[in-house]
Amino acid sequence: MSVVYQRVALIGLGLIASSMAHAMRRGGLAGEIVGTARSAETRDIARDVGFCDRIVDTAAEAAEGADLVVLAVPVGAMGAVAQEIGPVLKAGATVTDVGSVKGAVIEAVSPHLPENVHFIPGHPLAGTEHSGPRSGFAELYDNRWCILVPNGADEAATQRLRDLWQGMGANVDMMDADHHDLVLAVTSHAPHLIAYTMVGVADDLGRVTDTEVINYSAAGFRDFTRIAASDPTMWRDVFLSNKEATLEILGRFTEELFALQRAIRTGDGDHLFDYFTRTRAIRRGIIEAGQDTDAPDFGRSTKHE
Ligand SMILES: NC(=O)c1ccc[n+]([C@@H]2O[C@H](COP(=O)([O-])OP(=O)(O)OC[C@H]3O[C@@H](n4cnc5c(N)ncnc54)[C@H](O)[C@@H]3O)[C@@H](O)[C@H]2O)c1
Ligand SMILES: O=C(O)C(=O)C[C@]1(C(=O)O)C=C[C@@H](O)C=C1
Repeated sequence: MSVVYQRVALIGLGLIASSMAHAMRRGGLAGEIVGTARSAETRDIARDVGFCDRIVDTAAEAAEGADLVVLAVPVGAMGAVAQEIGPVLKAGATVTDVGSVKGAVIEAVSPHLPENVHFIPGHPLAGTEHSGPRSGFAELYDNRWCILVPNGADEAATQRLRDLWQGMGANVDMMDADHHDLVLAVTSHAPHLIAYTMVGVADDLGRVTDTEVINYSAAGFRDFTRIAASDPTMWRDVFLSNKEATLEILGRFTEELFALQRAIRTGDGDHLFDYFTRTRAIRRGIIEAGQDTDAPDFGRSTKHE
C-alpha cells in the first residue's frame, strides 16, 4: 500500500484516533502522523505509546499544513475544535471526523470551515468499551464498515478518503446524514441505552446481590455489562445529539416491549414464538452476510430444528 496523505493530523488521541494511527502505520498510508489531545497527560501517554510521529500541544498546531485532519473527539466537542482549526487549514486539505452522529456534527463543524477545504464526515462502525490512547490497535477496522457522508463533496477528495479507510482494512459505504443517524439509532444508540438500563436495573435490584450479578451473569448479560462500560462522555454526547432518531426508535421499542409484556402476562405463547422466530432470522442474516466474525458455526446452531 502506498502513502494516501502526506501529513495526517489526529485531533483527540483516544481509541478511534490511536487505532487509525496504528492502522495507517501498518499500511504505510501516511507520510507523517501529527497528533494532539486536550490534556497534557493524554499527550504524554500518546508520546509514550509512540503511534504518532509528532505530538503537539494544540489542535491549530496539528492542523496547520496537514493534508488530512481527523476530528476524533466526543461529538459535543467537534464544533469548538473546528472553530480553532478553521483559520489555519491548508487550501485543498480534507477535514473528516469519526463521530457517532452525523447531522449534529455537520451542523456544528461546517460553519467554521473555509470554502477551500473538503469536509467529508465519516463514521467507522467499530469500537470497544475501552477509551484513551492506550486502547487502540491496528486491526480495529479490519473487515468493518466505515460510513462516509460526502454531502456533495469533491469526488476525488472523497475517493482519497475512501482509499485511506480501505487501506486501514475497512469497507466503505456512503449515505446521507439523516439516514445514517436513523440507522445508527437502531443498530447502536438505542441498544447502548438498553444495555445501560439493564445493567442499572440489576444494580438497583436489592434482592439480587452484586456477587450474584457477577457470579451468575450469563453470556447475554455479560455482553450488556461490556457495552454499559463504554465511555460516559461519548455516550452522553451521542444521545444529546441524535435526540430525534433515538427517541423515535425508543418509542417503537417501548411499544414492542409492552406487547411482549402483555403476551407473557396473558400466556400468549404464539405471539412470543412468532416474535422470536422473526428475530432469529435477523441474526442469521447477519451471520450469512459474514458480518459477525465471532459467531459460532452457523451449521451447528441449525441442527436441533
Ligand atoms: N468508542 C467507540 O466505540 C467509537 C466508535 C466509532 C466512533 N466513535 C466516535 O469517535 C470519537 C472519539 O471516540 P473515542 O472512543 O476515540 O474516545 P476516547 O475517549 O477514547 O478519546 C477521545 C479523545 O478526545 C479528547 N477530548 C475529550 N473531550 C474533549 C474536548 N471537550 N475537547 C477536545 N478534546 C476532547 C480526549 O482527550 C481524547 O483524546 C467520538 O466522537 C465517538 O462518538 C467512537
Ligand atoms: O463494540 C463496541 O463496543 C461498540 O459499541 C462499537 C460501536 C457500536 O457498534 O455500537 C459503538 C459506537 C460507534 O459509534 C460505533 C461502534
